[in-house]
Amino acid sequence: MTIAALATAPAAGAVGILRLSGPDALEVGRLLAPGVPARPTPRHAYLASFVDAEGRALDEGLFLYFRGPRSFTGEDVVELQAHGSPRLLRLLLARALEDARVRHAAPGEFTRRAFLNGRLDLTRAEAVADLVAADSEAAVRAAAAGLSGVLASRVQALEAPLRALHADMEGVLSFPDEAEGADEDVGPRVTALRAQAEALLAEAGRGRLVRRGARVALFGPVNAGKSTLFNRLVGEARALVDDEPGTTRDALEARVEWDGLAVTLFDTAGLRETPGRVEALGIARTRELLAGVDLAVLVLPPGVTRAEAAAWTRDAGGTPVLVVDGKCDVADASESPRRRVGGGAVEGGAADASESPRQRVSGGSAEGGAADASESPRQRVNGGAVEGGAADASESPRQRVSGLTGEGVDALRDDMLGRLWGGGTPSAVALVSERHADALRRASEALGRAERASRVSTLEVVSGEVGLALESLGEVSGTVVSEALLDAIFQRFCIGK
Ligand SMILES: Nc1nc2c(c(=O)[nH]1)N(C=O)[C@@H](CNc1ccc(C(=O)N[C@@H](CCC(=O)O)C(=O)O)cc1)CN2
Ligand SMILES: Nc1nc2c(ncn2[C@@H]2O[C@H](COP(=O)(O)OP(=O)(O)OP(=O)(O)O)[C@@H](O)[C@H]2O)c(=O)[nH]1
Ligand SMILES: [Mg+2]
Repeated sequence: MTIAALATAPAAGAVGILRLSGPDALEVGRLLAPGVPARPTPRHAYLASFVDAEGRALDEGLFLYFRGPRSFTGEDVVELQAHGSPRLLRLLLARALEDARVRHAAPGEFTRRAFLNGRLDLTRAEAVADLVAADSEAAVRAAAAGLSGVLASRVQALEAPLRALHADMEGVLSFPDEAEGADEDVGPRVTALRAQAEALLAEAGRGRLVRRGARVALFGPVNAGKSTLFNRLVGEARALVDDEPGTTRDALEARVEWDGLAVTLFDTAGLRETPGRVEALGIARTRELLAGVDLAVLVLPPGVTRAEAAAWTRDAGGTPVLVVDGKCDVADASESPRRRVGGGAVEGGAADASESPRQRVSGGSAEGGAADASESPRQRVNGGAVEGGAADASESPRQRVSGLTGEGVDALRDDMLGRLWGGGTPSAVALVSERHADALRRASEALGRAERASRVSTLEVVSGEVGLALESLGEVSGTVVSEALLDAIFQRFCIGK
C-alpha cells in the first residue's frame, strides 16, 4: 500500500513537503502534478504545477521522484515540495488520500519501511527519532553518531563473536567428532563477551543524560550564597539574593547548555533547623528535589565544620554530592565569625570585587594569600582532610568558589561536568536508550548464567544461554524483532517521519 503524509511541520514556512511512498507513489504524485513526465528521471527536481481535481493550479513547486530501492524507504518515493502553506499542503494531502491506493502514514511509518526494507538497522532508525527530538548540541551530535552507525557497530562487535561462539558450541554438540576442541575456550570467550555487553550497558546512563539533559541542584545551609552562585552559573540575575537567611523559598530552575550538554540547574531553599512554616515547606521541597537530580552541589558558607558538612551531605539522600566552599572571597568565618559580606554590596550580579574587599585574615590557613581559583582549583584540599569519616563527598578536596566575584565558577562548572560525565566528550557517546539497556541487561544476564554453566554444567546449557543472549542482542539491532516491539518503537516518531 502506498502511504502519504506531510514531511514538514504543520506551520507556515518557506517550503512544505508532501511525501508518498509505495508502489503507486509516482502515479498518484502525477495526479497532483500532471505536467511531470510519465517516466521522470529519478532524483531530478522538476518544476511543476500542483493542481486540484478540476485541474486548477494550487501552487508551483518541485517534484522529486526516487525509484525504489534507491530511496529513503527503499520503495518508490515521490515528494511534492510546495510553498510552506499548511492549508495548501492539507489540500494536496487530501487529494492524494482520495485515491484508493493511498492511505495516511502512521507515525514513523516511512522510517519503519526503511527498516523493514533493510535500508537502516534499528539503532539507526531510532537515531532518526533521537535527532528529531534532540534539544541540545550534545543530543544532536550523539544522534548523528547513532545515525552513522556508532551504536550499530558496537552491537555488531558483540553480536558477531557471540554468534561464532554459538556456532562453535552447536557444532560440537551436533558433530562431536569433527568439531572436537572447538569448545575449549568457551569459558573465557563468554567472560570477555559479557564484559563487553556490560561496558555497552554502562553507557545507558550517559545516553539518559544526553537525551534528557542533566539535572543539577544547588543546596546547602541558608545564606551560603546558593542563589548568587546560581545567578553566576546561569549568567543572569534570575534568583533573588539577600543577606536575610531563608530568602529562597521555592525551587527555581534554569536551563543552560555546557559543552553542548543540556543542564537544568536548580536553586533551592536553604536548609536550617528551625525554619518558619512556609520556609519549612520549601525545605521539604528541596529534599524531594535532591532525590531526583543527577548531581547535588552542596554550597557551604565559610566556617562550616566537617561534621556539619557531613550532616548537610546526608540531606541529598542517595544522590551524588559535590561539595564546594562558597564565598571564598571572604576570610574563613571561624577566624572572624562576625565578618559580614562586603558592606552594602548585596545584589548578586553587579557587585564587583572591589566592593567586597578580600578580607583574608592573616594566618587564615596556608592557602590564604595568593590563592587564585583558576590556578589549580582541584588540588586545593580544604583542611587537608581526605581520609576517614562517614560522608566521603564532604571529605574530598573541595572547590572554592565565589558567586559574588565569579572566582572558581568556571572550575566548578568543569567539576560538575566531570562528575556528571566522567571524562570524554558528550558527543562521543553511543546513545544507549532504556530499551537498548533493557535488552543489553538481559543479554549480559544470560551470559552471566552461561559463564557459570561453563564451569558447572553441560555445553548444551551454556549454548542455550548464549542463544538467549543472542536473541536479546538481536532486539537492539533489529535482527530479531516482533511487530509489537516495532509498534512500540515507531509510535514515538512523528507522523510523516
Ligand atoms: N527532501 C527530503 N529531505 C530529507 C529526507 C527526505 O526524505 N526528503 N530524509 C528522509 O528522512 C532525510 C535524508 N535521508 C535520505 C536517505 C536516503 C535517501 C536515498 O535516496 N537513498 C538511496 C540513494 C543513496 C545515494 O544515491 O547516495 C539509497 O540509499 O539507495 C534519501 C534520503 C533528510 N532529508
Ligand atoms: N562575599 C560574598 N558574599 C556573598 C557571596 N555569595 C552570596 N553572598 C552574599 O550572601 C548573602 C546571601 O546570598 P544568597 O545568594 O541569597 O544566599 P542563599 O544561599 O541563596 O540564601 P538562602 O536562599 O536564604 O538560603 C547575600 O547578601 C549575598 O550578597 C560570595 O560569594 N561572596
Ligand atoms: Mg537563595
